[in-house]
Amino acid sequence: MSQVLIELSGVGVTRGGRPVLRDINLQLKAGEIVTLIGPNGAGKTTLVRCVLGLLKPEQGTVKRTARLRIGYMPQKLHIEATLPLTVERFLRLVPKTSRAEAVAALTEVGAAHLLDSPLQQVSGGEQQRILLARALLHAPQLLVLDEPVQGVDVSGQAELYRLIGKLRQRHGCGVLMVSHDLHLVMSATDQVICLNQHVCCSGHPEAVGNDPAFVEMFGQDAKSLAIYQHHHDHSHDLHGDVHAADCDHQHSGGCQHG
Ligand SMILES: Nc1ncnc2c1ncn2[C@@H]1O[C@H](COP(=O)(O)OP(=O)(O)OP(=O)(O)O)[C@@H](O)[C@H]1O
Repeated sequence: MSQVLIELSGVGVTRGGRPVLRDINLQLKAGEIVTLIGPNGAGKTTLVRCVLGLLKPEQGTVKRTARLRIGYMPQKLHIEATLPLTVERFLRLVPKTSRAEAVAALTEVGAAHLLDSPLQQVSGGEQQRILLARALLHAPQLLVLDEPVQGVDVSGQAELYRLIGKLRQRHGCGVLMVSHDLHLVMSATDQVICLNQHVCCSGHPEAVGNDPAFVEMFGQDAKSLAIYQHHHDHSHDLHGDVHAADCDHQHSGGCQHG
C-alpha cells in the first residue's frame, strides 16, 4: 500500500475575521496526483501554504510523514530585472547543487539548452520548466505545484501536464497541483478536489474523449486532458458562502461538508 505523505484533518483558517478554509480533510499518498480546483479567492493558495507548513491552521491538524521532502513550484518567479542571474546560477541557489545536477534537472524537464541563459530572458513556458527543475533538485517525495501551466499556451499546457505525469512515474512522488481552471485537468489526475472555502466535491476526473468541441479545441492533446464533471448541489454567494436557500440540500457521497 502507498505511503500516506500528508494528511489534513478538519483544517480551518480565518483571515481578516472571515473563514477562508473550513473543515478540510485531505490525504495525499506517494505516487498520487491530486488537483485542487476552485475560483479566485477559494482558498487554494492558503491550503497549499498549510501543506507546505508555512501557515498553521487555527483548527484541525496537518500530519506529514517524518522528514518529508517537498519540492515546491510557486505560481510565478519574482526576480529583479537588473539582477544578472543565469539559469544555472539560479538553480545552484538550491544548497549543494552542482552544475551536473542542475543540468540533470533541466534535462528532465526538457530545458537543458537554457542552462547559460539569463533568467530574465526566458519565456513564460520556459520559466515554468525551470521552476519545475528547481523543485526536482530537492529530491521531492511530494511535489507541490501552484498553477504550473499559468501563462503557457494551450499546447504547451498539455505538454507540461504530460511532463508532470512522467515525473510522478519516474520519481514515485506524490503531486499536489493547483489549477485555476474548472475544466482542464490532466487525465492522469487521480483525484480532483473542488474547493470553495470548503471541499465542495471531490473524485476522479472523467475523460472528455467524446466531447467534439473539446477535441476540436485541443486536437490530439485532448486525449491527455480530462474534464471534471461537476455535480454541485449547492451554490455560493460572492464571498464564497453557501446560499442559505441551499442549506437543506441532500448530502451525497461526494459532498464532504457538514
Ligand atoms: N493575509 C491575508 N489577510 C486577509 N485575507 C487574506 C489573506 N490571505 C488570503 N486572504 C483571503 O483569503 C481568501 C483566499 O485566498 P487564496 O489566495 O488562498 O485564494 P486562491 O483560491 O488561491 O485564489 P486565486 O485563484 O485568486 O489565486 C481570499 O479572499 C483572500 O483575500
